[in-house]
Amino acid sequence: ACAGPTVGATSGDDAPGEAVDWAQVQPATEITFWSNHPGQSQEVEQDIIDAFEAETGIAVQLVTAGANYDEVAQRFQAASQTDEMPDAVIASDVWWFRYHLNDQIIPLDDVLEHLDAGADDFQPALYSDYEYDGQHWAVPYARSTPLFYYNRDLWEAAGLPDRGPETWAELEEWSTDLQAELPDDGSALGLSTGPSWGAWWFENMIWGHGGAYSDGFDLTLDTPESIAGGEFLADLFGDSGVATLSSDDAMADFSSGLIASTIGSTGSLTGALEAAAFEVGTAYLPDGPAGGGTPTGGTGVAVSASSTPEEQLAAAMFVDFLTNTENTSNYSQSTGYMPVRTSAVESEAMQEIYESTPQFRTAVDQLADKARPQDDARVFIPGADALLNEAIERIVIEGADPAEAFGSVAPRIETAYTENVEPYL
Ligand SMILES: O=P(O)(O)OC[C@H](O)CO
Repeated sequence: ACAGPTVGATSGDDAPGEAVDWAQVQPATEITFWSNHPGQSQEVEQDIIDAFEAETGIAVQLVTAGANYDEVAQRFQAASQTDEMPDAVIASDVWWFRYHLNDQIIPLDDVLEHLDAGADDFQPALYSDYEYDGQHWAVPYARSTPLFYYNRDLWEAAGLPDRGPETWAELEEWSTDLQAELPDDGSALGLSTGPSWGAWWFENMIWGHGGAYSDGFDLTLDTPESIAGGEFLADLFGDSGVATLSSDDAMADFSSGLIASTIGSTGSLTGALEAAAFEVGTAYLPDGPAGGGTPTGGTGVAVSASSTPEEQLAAAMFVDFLTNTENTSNYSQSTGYMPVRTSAVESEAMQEIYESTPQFRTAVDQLADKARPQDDARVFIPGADALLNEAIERIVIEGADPAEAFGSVAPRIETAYTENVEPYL
């Protein structure tokens, strides 16, 4: 979970939507939802939309607003001065708070209460991620933890136990046996980097060495523990020979058998199970010498502040429907993302899935056993995720010294905080 920042008393905003008496509002008959269809979910999103229209008579236009969270966010921000705004929009872990700072979204507590949406049934660790100033600014939708994916057939051929490594050191021990079973250009572990990605999985490694990106909003990239995390990363791709960087998509390299293991979103699970010609194993992320921890991630859905109250009410009805017990279960089964409601995790439908395909359960269990709130610097400082990824790529691709790589991005993250966050807290 990445619970909202705790500094500052109020945002100083009269957030749009707060004063609306929802009982006096009639929902609009047509709204727009901007999505990047996380986990290849366009079809299931459209199915849920069709069911919503059949039940309410409200038409939802599903717009592919980008190929990933960053593209949707850039389009949403660029559209703020136009009349092309959506009514409901994808709001990922590293973007929702910026939407709030920019007054682009409304708090949802009142309208969800008016709708009797049962917000207390959202998994608390997932719903609290969107809380700031005592209000929730999105509902959880396509929510994930990173998983350790491994090729069970290769594992067996290498004589390894059918489980993920408990520690990164154990994976290094296993890598020689794995390498013997792989193609010449293969590797025991393959990873991808990029915005909204590299700085997510690296949280596990920096935490595993006792470090962190930040303590609150104070950057801690220069502590010995954080630098040790960077040095572990450098060694993983360097002298240890364990890992290689996938040029495009590590999940594709995993499915093709080029790499024996990877870190992927649980939202990639259904795709991986369908694509692989081998048995796919899923496990918690390995621990480092100082322990472990997994970030949660993925996206929520927010309601646009620029929409009329009628459109906002219809959008809130839609996000309630999109994330109700039945639909979050359907969405989870179609993608691998976690059900966002406790009632869905406990439902007969999901329990049957967990019994027949236990890989679906790994992220839910990991959430309970190992989740840790994301570092504020990554999720609440605009642009910091991309800068942290830049440092990670310099270490992995250029072989840059970790202390130097972290030091090169830290001042820019501090400036982003001073200019774009601090004045609004
Ligand atoms: O790929 P997802 O949807 O699991 O999201 C991963 C990260 O949270 C994005 O910042």
